[in-house]
Amino acid sequence: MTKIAPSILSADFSKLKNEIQDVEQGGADYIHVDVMDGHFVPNITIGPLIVESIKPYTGLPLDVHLMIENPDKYIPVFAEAGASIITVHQETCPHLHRTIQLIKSHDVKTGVVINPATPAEMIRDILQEVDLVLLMTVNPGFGGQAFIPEVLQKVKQIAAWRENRQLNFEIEVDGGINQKTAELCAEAGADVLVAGSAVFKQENRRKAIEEIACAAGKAE
Ligand SMILES: O=C(CO)[C@@H](O)[C@H](O)COP(=O)(O)O
Repeated sequence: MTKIAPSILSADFSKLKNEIQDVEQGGADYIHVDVMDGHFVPNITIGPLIVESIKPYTGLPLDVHLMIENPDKYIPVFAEAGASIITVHQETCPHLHRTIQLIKSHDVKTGVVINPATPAEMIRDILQEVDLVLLMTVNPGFGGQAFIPEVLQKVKQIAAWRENRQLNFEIEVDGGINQKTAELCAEAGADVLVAGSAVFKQENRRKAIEEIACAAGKAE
């Protein structure tokens, strides 16, 4: 069953607690938290204080995506704040293996992510160490962008490596996910779909989540 991870970047921040509880009751599997620093990506968003303040109000795993330079410096505070999964960009980690070990040392699940233009080969040799591989289907920085279909080939490639090497990380995709692209991603091998606008910009979040999950289910 494909999991749905609503991205709170598209939520109404003036009532974030209610927004999170709404998607939890609507059937979400993870709460996706986009952390941006204004350097690695051209936007500034959420810090550990927000993670800490939402943690008591949801039973769902907090899936924290660090779009920041020098992630090693901030992994301990995000772990302490309540992150369940911490995902770092290969592009920001010159010593990726060491960074993944740092996340593990905080008893948090580990994720690695690549941008649309980064080849899958860049993370091939770290796959045995991670719980989640995130493939960006837009250039990170903003919600509401158009899906980049060329990434589907990478989803297939990573899924094939996972099968050949008998690994069991989850494959997550993020950016421009809607009913149409959800089906394509699930077909290619994605297990977790991050959706911002397609969930939070809809009045009925349960219906939005069900429709995306149902579209993905057609491919299963
Ligand atoms: O990380 C990001 C953007 O950098 C995403 O998580 C977006 O928040 C997804 O938004 P939609 O494309 O689904 O509106």
